[in-house]
Amino acid sequence: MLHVLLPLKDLVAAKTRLAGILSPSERRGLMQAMAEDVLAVLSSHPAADRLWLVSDDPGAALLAEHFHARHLAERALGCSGLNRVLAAACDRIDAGPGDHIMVLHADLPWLAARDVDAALTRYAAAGGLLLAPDRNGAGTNLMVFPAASRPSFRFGTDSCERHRQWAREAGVRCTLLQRKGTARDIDHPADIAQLLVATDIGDATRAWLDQPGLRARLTLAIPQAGSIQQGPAKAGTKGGYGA
Ligand SMILES: Nc1nc2c(ncn2[C@@H]2O[C@H](COP(=O)(O)OP(=O)(O)OP(=O)(O)O)[C@@H](O)[C@H]2O)c(=O)[nH]1
Ligand SMILES: O=C(O)[C@H](O)COP(=O)(O)O
Repeated sequence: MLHVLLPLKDLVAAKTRLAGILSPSERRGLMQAMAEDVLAVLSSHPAADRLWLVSDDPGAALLAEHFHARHLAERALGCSGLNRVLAAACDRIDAGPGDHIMVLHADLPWLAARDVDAALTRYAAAGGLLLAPDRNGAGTNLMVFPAASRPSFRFGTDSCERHRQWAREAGVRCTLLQRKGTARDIDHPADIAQLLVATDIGDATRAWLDQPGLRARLTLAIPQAGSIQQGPAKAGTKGGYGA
């Protein structure tokens, strides 16, 4: 059985690195839209046997219900910080020894069923720990592992290398998956510039972008918009992810 864990920060605190170009309610709306798109892909994917939304957001229970996911409240786990919360969630979901766990982020508006297929095919062939890095190869946007061999979560700065380091230390084979759908997360204004010209993103994120006046305002506000920056996004300040 495959358990899929989607952590979602309280939406009022989401996407702080976009605070220079988006109002608090816009950031909330964007994060909610991206989460809906990722949940839509997962909830209709035949391999995702059990979908878990791990979140303390006040709307999380309803969101989970809408997408036939189970809701795991962070406060019920007795810890905080993404790394500790994910570890506690993995313990809480009652995965069997032969089960597998996928953890992925909710800010992946390009994610499609074929990306999930690719991740699972690669994982089925290689076993161990599968990691899908972000576009810079620095962050980890998706991971798959056996429930019986849970990695030490090291989200935060350079998490991809730190997850690889865990695998080396544990003697676990580690495979990297590079795909647009898993690599393109939304953290910085330059990522929004790519979103503005995208034709292949999820419906909810596209609807969010299509709010009256928003595209025009963002095109003016983001230096890269108009001359699309395909390269790495600038580094920014990340929140606390816990140990
Ligand atoms: N449940 C839970 N999810 C988290 C937490 N921190 C981050 N996440 C989720 O993990 C994923 C990756 O987080 P980030 O890309 O850093 O998103 P963010 O924290 O909204 O962005 P910034 O505020 O700009 O750092 C997203 O799905 C977040 O909602 C946390 O403490 N608890
Ligand atoms: O690897 C990480 O720490 C997560 O992917 C979050 O990174 P990000 O905030 O840069 O997306």
